[in-house]
Amino acid sequence: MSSELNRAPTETMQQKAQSVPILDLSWADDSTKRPQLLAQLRAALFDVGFLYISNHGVKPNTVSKLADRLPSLFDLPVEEKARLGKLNSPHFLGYSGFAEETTLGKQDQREQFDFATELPIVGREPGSLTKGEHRDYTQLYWRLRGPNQWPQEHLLASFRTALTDYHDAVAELAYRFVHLIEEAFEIPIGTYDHLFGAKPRSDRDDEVPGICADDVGTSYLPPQHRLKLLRYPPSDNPSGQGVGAHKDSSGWLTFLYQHGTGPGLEVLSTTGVWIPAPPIPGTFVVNFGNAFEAATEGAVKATVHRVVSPGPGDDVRYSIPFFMGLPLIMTVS
Ligand SMILES: O=C(O)CCC(=O)C(=O)O
Ligand SMILES: [Fe+2]
Repeated sequence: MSSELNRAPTETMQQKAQSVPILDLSWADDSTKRPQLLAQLRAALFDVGFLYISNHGVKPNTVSKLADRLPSLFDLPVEEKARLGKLNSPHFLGYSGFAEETTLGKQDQREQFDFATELPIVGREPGSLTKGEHRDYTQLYWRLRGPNQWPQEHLLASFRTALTDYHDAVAELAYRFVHLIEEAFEIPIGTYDHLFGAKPRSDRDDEVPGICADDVGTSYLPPQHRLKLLRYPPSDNPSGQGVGAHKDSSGWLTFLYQHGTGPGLEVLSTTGVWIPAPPIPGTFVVNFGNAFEAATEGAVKATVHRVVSPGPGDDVRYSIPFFMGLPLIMTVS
């Protein structure tokens, strides 16, 4: 696959921002190509804020085992979907019905299941803090951590295994990709590891100034990554809002898998033009959340994007964004 979409050397910065580049991650393993990959990554980070990655190491079978189950997942009986309703979960995990969510005051024409890293509950009721405990687990945000609501195995065989394998494979890709970003930024590889459950930097010899451990001086809890499984049905309205223009607010980086061939995803360029980012087989789309923009002091933008609904007669669109989580107690400062 070509490393970048038609980029001639004479193009201006403005023209560059009109296309979403494709980066071939297998170049990371080739010492002659690695510098070029890092240069492409820097340009993608700073000029566009969106990119495709190919040869990313997630096995096609891991993706298809989950993606092929999406139609059956959304075809579960209404009673099962109601049982899995997000309102039943203090962790905001589970099913939300068609057009139950809004962006920019308009209904999003999509149906979704929210899943996350399977975790035990840590949140506590107010007033139940145990003496000597390091963290205040009565803070409301701790409620986000908890177990998923899984469809019953006899209604959707092997779904839990498929989702767990997909989660683990994309999480591993995400950690590798962050290392590549660190290299592109020319900061020590592993600078951000402590955010993802590795040893705090302050325990290491190669301490990086400005990066600290968490509030209690120990490592953060293992992260919670969140995934959405999305279904966008065809709409009679040619510019139907699948999901309205937004930046990804939760998470550090987003890895988006687009199933099928239909277009829909659009990215707002620096010049205010909507650029299509259609599915490309074998790729993920990568973009950056608000936290990443804050951490880079705005050098890397959390780029605005949206999904236009499929038109009448088009196929249903399915997609799976994976939002790489950050420690809940992290603050902008
Ligand atoms: O479905 C898509 O392709 C994108 C979804 C998205 O941007 C989101 O849920 O944040
Ligand atoms: Fe998004």
